[in-house]
Amino acid sequence: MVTAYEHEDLFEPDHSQVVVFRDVGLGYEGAGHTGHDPEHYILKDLNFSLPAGSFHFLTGPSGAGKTSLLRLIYQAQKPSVGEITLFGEPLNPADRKQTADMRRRIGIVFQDFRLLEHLDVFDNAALPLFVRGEDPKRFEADVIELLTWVGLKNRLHAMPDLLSGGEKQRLAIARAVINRPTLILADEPTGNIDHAMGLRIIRLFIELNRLGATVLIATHDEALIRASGMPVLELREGRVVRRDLTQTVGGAQ
Ligand SMILES: Nc1ncnc2c1ncn2[C@@H]1O[C@H](COP(=O)(O)OP(=O)(O)OP(=O)(O)O)[C@@H](O)[C@H]1O
Repeated sequence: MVTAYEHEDLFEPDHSQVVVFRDVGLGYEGAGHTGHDPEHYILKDLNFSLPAGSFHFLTGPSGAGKTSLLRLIYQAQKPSVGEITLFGEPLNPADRKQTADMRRRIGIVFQDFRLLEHLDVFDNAALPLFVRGEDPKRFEADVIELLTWVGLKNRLHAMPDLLSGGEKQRLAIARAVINRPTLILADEPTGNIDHAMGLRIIRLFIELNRLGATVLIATHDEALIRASGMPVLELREGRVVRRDLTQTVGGAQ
């Protein structure tokens, strides 16, 4: 007999886990196959969770599936099999309102920054607030405070093509967090910048984590991971081979 207790998780959203993957697999079409054949999956048998307030580096060799895993979380991609739960709710790609609501709670720092070249630093950082229809007069102080925090106070009106790689990266972080997301995803945020600037950027993410955000950062940079001492979620050939425990507000999970 199945008791209510055994199936409690089917009915009660579990808010202690921000991301849960259950038996998730992902295949892409190509090279003579449809992508539906599990033999060609590039992500396989993914079963893991990210507790609220956790911090992980997503590591693994090139092609292991790091970017694809992030794309599943921010719903740029549907899993071929399995179930993903975000913020306690199973994802339903057919539910556009749910997708939009979930995306609003996620801040993403893309590998290629995705800054708008015709907008200056201030406007790039403020863009998510404009999109949400906020009154620019009310948020000006917040945007300046955030740009000061990432070290861009003196570049408020510079255009993106005049920024260094590290400055672009910090602007991309400011834009990703201006809406105070509960989950922050970053794809190689320290690619193409030197170690010292990389560490500075990782410290920004660690600070955001201390303020309560759940953070997942894809990176190849072993030196940065060692220097920061933060936990790792490691992929190899599409499978999770390691998921370190992480210290959260509620304790180690
Ligand atoms: N849109 C796509 N169509 C077909 N195959 C894809 C697509 N995107 C990624 N792949 C393949 O999926 C595999 C995993 O790619 P992914 O970019 O997720 O890995 P990664 O670990 O992020 O790699 P890297 O560290 O080099 O960025 C690779 O073999 C890649 O070629």
